[in-house]
Amino acid sequence: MAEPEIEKLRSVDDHLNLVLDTVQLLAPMELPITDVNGLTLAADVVAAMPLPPFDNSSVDGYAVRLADLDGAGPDSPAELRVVGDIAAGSVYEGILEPGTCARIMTGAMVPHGAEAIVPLEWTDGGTESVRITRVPERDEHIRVLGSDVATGEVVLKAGARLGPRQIGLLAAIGQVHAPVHPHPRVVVLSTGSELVEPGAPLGPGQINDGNGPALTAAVNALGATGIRVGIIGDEPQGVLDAIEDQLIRADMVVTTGGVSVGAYDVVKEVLSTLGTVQFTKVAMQPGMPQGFGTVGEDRIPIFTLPGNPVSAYVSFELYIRPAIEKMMGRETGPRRTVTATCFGAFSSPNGKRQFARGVYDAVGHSVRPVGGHGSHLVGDLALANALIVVPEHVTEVVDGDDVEVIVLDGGGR
Ligand SMILES: Nc1nc2c(c(=O)[nH]1)N[C@H]1C(S)=C(S)[C@@H](COP(=O)(O)OP(=O)(O)OC[C@H]3O[C@@H](n4cnc5c(N)ncnc54)[C@H](O)[C@@H]3O)O[C@H]1N2
Ligand code: MOO
Repeated sequence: MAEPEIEKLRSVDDHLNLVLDTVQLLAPMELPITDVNGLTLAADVVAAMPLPPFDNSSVDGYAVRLADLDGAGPDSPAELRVVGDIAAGSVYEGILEPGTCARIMTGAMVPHGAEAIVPLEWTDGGTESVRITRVPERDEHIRVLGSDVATGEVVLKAGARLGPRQIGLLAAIGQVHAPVHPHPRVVVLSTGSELVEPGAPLGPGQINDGNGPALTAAVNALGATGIRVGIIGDEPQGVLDAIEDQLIRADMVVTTGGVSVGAYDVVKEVLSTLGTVQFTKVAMQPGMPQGFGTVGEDRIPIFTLPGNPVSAYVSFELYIRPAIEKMMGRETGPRRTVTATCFGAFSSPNGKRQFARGVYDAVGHSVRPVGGHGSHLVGDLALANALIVVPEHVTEVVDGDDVEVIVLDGGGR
């Protein structure tokens, strides 16, 4: 008997390429530095002031002139008159005269005439006069003006990812705003008349909307802004209106459900009329039915994901995550994998790339499959921390095989 013909499906790589060719880097804007965590800098930042902004002490001690300490040592301390007390934030007026010193605190401005700071530990701690038993080098314990950052220096380059350390630097140089590619606003809509808001009573045949909360969390975990609109039914005009209403505030729209071949697959029906959204079968499992294109005058990218929760989540990791990374100006591309030894056996469909759920052990470089193939298995999905990638031509994974694994949750892109 002849082999059944395998339906021609779009490859995972071709689908990702289409997505990445379509989505665009978001236009730069100036945002307050309190709102730029995780964002990408859109232009070089030049320091408008030096750091440190003035010579200051790195220790609690005494500001001294070196000539006064000639020959000082443990058995022959130098004795100096203490003429001032300089706290951080205060200034010593005048010049330090020969034979005198000033008590100085960490971060306080070094007085004119001082050439080094003697740490408290090298002295008897005197307040009227002080005995010093060790001589510092010139400039020792002085943090010199501009020695960290010079005025006019490029301190952060366009393309840098802003995190706590970079935001601290921006604040230190007095920058209130930063030019960044902003957070993509990703609107998440769940279609299906069987869906109920979690917590509300379930009628016969109804289920809780799991996809909306899951995908919104996935968007937020990337540093973009997830906007969960909630459940929209199965009525074509209602679905169309809901999508159009959201375009004003969306940089991307994500829907789940209604894209296979059923009589109520409304997303497919509605968006087919708008023209630019293609509905395809991608050679992957789960996540075969995929819709992608743009909607509205601003050509907002839209992903119409399959309703099955595992399919929707895996689709997010494979396509939406790289798309959001591109919009944010981050490095992007296919998900990276690591090689691991698979403890467990399972089958895989011929001609489709399978993304089996697994528990990855980074120390042992191994992975254990969890759950079965079913795209509804959210209990097992929640236990997983990795996707085991089984190539299209492989139909069996046997115990001890080396497999490629996408590490989820902070495993990098
Ligand atoms: N005759 C065929 N039937 C199906 C095919 C096919 O090729 N021929 N493909 C199957 C595959 S694969 C998938 S994946 C699903 C995709 O279906 P839809 O995207 O049309 O999604 P729905 O039918 O609306 O729902 C599927 C499934 O998921 C549940 N669901 C939907 N939304 C949610 C949500 N927000 N939270 C939790 N669960 C949700 C829904 O109740 C269904 O059980 O089609 C197969 N069928
Ligand atoms: O391709 Mo579907 O996403 O397996 O359930």
